[in-house]
Amino acid sequence: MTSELITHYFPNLSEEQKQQFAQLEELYATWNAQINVISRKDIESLYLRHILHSLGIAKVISFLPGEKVLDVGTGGGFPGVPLAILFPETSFHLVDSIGKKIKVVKEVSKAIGLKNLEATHARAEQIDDKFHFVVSRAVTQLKDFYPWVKGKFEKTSGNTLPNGVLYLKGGDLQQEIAESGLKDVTLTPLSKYFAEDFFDTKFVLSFKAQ
Ligand SMILES: C[S@@+](CC[C@H](N)C(=O)[O-])C[C@H]1O[C@@H](n2cnc3c(N)ncnc32)[C@H](O)[C@@H]1O
Repeated sequence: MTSELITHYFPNLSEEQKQQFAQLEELYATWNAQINVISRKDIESLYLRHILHSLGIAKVISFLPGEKVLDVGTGGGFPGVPLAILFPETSFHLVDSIGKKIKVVKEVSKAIGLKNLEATHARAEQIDDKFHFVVSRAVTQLKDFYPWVKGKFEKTSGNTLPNGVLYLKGGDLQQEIAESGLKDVTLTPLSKYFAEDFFDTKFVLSFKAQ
């Protein structure tokens, strides 16, 4: 699977964005050989299981120029790196509690010339800044996750969606949502946007800051 998969589902990419996506294959292969940020099995399906999957969030929301987005527990840069390529006028702050993963994110970001991405080795709870949106994939249960970011939202945004969280999440979501006590959580199936039943984690879970 190549970066043409991304162009297929996002046909309006600029030449620069196409180049940036195309560069990721070699960059991740090289870095992953030194610092394991993606499982060996998954690196072969980087464009499908990591990049396209991350961009599922972009089917639910279009981030606006000037908006600030926090990616909590980004690991090797997912969903933050693909989203930063897709929305070059939006600022992305990627955090992870494991320093070597952030090193890979910084190197990949530098190599493809991303100007709108900052990566920090920290626990999400330690980040002292405000954001319009929080994104994440596969980090922890909602009831534990939301308290980390609850106090980090800007009050206003011009976006059609209210400020809040967009989380690529698997597991028993109904039970997890009930246990979290969060209100008005929307589950958007990725199969609505991507023809095949591609992913293990099949939903974007979204809710406004509360
Ligand atoms: C399963 S990995 C997912 C990585 C990435 N989001 C992805 O989908 O490929 C979970 C990541 O969350 C990070 N993490 C866990 N708790 C965290 C916290 N409180 N703050 C920042 N990162 C955290 C871990 O270090 C790990 O890299």
